[in-house]
Amino acid sequence: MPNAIDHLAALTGYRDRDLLDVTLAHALMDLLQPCGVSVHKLVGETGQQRWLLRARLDEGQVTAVSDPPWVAFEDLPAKASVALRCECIDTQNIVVGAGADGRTLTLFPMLAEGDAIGVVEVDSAEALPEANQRMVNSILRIYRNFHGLLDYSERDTLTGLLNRKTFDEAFLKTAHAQGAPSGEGERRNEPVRSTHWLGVVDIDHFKQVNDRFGHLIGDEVLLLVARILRSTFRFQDRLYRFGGEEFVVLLRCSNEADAENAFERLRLNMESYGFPQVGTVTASIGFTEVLPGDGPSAAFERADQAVYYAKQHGRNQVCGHGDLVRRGLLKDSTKVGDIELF
Ligand SMILES: Nc1nc2c(ncn2[C@@H]2O[C@H](COP(=O)(O)OP(=O)(O)OP(=O)(O)O)[C@@H](O)[C@H]2O)c(=O)[nH]1
Repeated sequence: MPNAIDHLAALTGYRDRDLLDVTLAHALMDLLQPCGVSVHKLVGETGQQRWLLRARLDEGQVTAVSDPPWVAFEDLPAKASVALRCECIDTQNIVVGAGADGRTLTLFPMLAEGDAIGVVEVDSAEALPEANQRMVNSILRIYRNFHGLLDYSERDTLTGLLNRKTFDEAFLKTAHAQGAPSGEGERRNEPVRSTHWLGVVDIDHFKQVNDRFGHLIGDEVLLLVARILRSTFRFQDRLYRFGGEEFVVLLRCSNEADAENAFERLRLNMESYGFPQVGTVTASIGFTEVLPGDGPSAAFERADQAVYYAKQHGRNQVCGHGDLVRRGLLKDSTKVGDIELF
């Protein structure tokens, strides 16, 4: 069946997760010739999850549609509001239900390491024959294996956050997207220039944690900090562990005050968390705006200078590079167009 093999080759040919979901939708459209295929992923913390549309293709449509990267979390449908998807994901089984205009919806769970992370919905005039259901399940198994390989190469093994290797590419995509309308502007029909912000988060006196409590407890602190990062920021924000006790956040928000508030929220969440055995652990945070044409190393360097300033002035605080420059406390080292790598 060369057609299926071609699709599998296409599916495993990309390292970009967005393209992977779009390719999956195209493959199923071609192989099953249904009225439509859509790929939905669950986003958000357990208990508050919502559905994000990753790719939808309808009959005769060439380009897949998806929710935009800046969609507001609250605007997405809540998990429980889509009963068939909920049943599919909770039972981790194929679910067949009634679609629009007498058509049939067949839902397949997308699994990753034993968890259901999303649902593929096939909208067809007739019920899908069993052979086709088996074929979809086989393709989803390959998708899952490939996803696992991507995770293995792109994620930090201790915390599950993205690793440093993937940062440059994501950063350049982000800097390129500067100026796209933000979600808030879109809702009010008045585009607001969106900005991205890069924050460097460095745990304070982490060496003392290791020295006093041992490396295993040190590792547990790193894991819990990663969890606090995930619960503090939005699902679209990108979270990295750069190694050691240094974390990096790439977030999208409309102005400096909002970025500062987000990082301050992180600082407070850390300060108020009771780390088992260790007690209180704090972090020093530096952040900077991602400028159009910015390079990853230049932006990182600015945020790192702000962290250094925070460390030198008492730790457990958030410092913005722009603010420090305006107040004459740091020299303006803005280097637009720097494309050198770390
Ligand atoms: N447990 C654990 N420790 C790590 C890991 N990676 C780096 N470290 C430790 O992190 C510590 C970093 O120490 P320093 O760079 O001196 O920084 P610090 O003690 O946090 O001091 P300040 O940053 O100045 O507040 C070192 O003791 C490293 O051994 C890891 O994966 N697990």
